Amino acid sequence: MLSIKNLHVTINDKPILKGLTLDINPGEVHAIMGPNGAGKSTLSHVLSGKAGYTVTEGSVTYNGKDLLELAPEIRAREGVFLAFQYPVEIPGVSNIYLLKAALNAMRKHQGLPEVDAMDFLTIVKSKVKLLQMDEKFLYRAVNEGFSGGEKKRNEILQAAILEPKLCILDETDSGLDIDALRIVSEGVNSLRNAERSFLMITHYQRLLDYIKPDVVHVLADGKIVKSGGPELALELEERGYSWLEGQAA
Ligand SMILES: Nc1ncnc2c1ncn2[C@@H]1O[C@H](COP(=O)(O)OP(=O)(O)OP(=O)(O)O)[C@@H](O)[C@H]1O
Repeated sequence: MLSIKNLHVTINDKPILKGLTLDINPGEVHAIMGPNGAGKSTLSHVLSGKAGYTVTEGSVTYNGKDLLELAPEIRAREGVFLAFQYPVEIPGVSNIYLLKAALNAMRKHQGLPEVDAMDFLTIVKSKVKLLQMDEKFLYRAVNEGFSGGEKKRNEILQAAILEPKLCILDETDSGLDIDALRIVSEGVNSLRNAERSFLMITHYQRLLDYIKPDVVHVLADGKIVKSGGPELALELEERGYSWLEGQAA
C-alpha cells in the first residue's frame, strides 16, 4: 500500500528526513516511536502534502501511484487521512458540515453520488456513539473551544466517517485521559480491516496495549534505525533511545 524509499526532506534547507525507508502492506498497523525532533511529524506532513517541505531525494508510492505528485486534496480523496498532532480549529464551519463536505468530496472522486442526507445522519450518529461523544459536538465549529482530548476524539470521528485507506495518527494519544484513550483506541480498532493500514506516531507504549501494532519502528535523526514487533516498544519503555544511537549508520 505504501512504499517509502530513501526519503530525504528538508525544511528551509535544513535536512530533517535523511534516507527514510518504510513499507506498509494493506491491513497492517505500524507504530513509529522516537525521540523529540527526530522527524516523525515531518513524515506525516510530507505524506499528507503539507506545504513547506522539500523532498530532495527518494520516493513515496501509494497504491501504485507516486504520492508526492498528487495535490494534498487528491491524496485525501484517494484515502490518505492524517489525524493531526495539533488539530486545527475552523471557526464558522460546523463539524457536521465539514464531515459531509469531506465525505462527498471523496465520493465524487470515486464516481459515487452525494450521500443521502438521512443515510449520512445515521452514519454520523452511529460513529458519534462509537466514540462516546455528545451529539452537540456535531453542531459546534470544528474544534473551536474543544478540549485537547475532545479534539483528538474528533479526529478519529473524521476517520471513522471518511473510512480512509491509509490512516496516519500523529500522537493521537496525547492529551487523552485514561477512559478517552480506551474509547479512542476502540474506535481505531473498529476501523481495522484487511485493506486499511495505519501509521501511528506515539511516544507511549501504553497506546500499543490498546492498539496492537504489527510492526514498531524507531525513527531517530531522520531515519528508521530499528524495527521489530510490539516487544520493541516495551524495550524502549525500559531502555529509552540512547542505546540505539549510532545504529542508523
Ligand atoms: N518550519 C521549520 N523550520 C525549521 N525547522 C523545523 C521547522 N519545522 C520543523 N522543524 C524541525 O524539524 C525537526 C523535526 O521536527 P518534527 O516535528 O518532525 O519532530 P518529531 O519527531 O515529530 O518530534 P516530537 O516528538 O517532539 O513531536 C525538529 O528539529 C524541528 O525543529
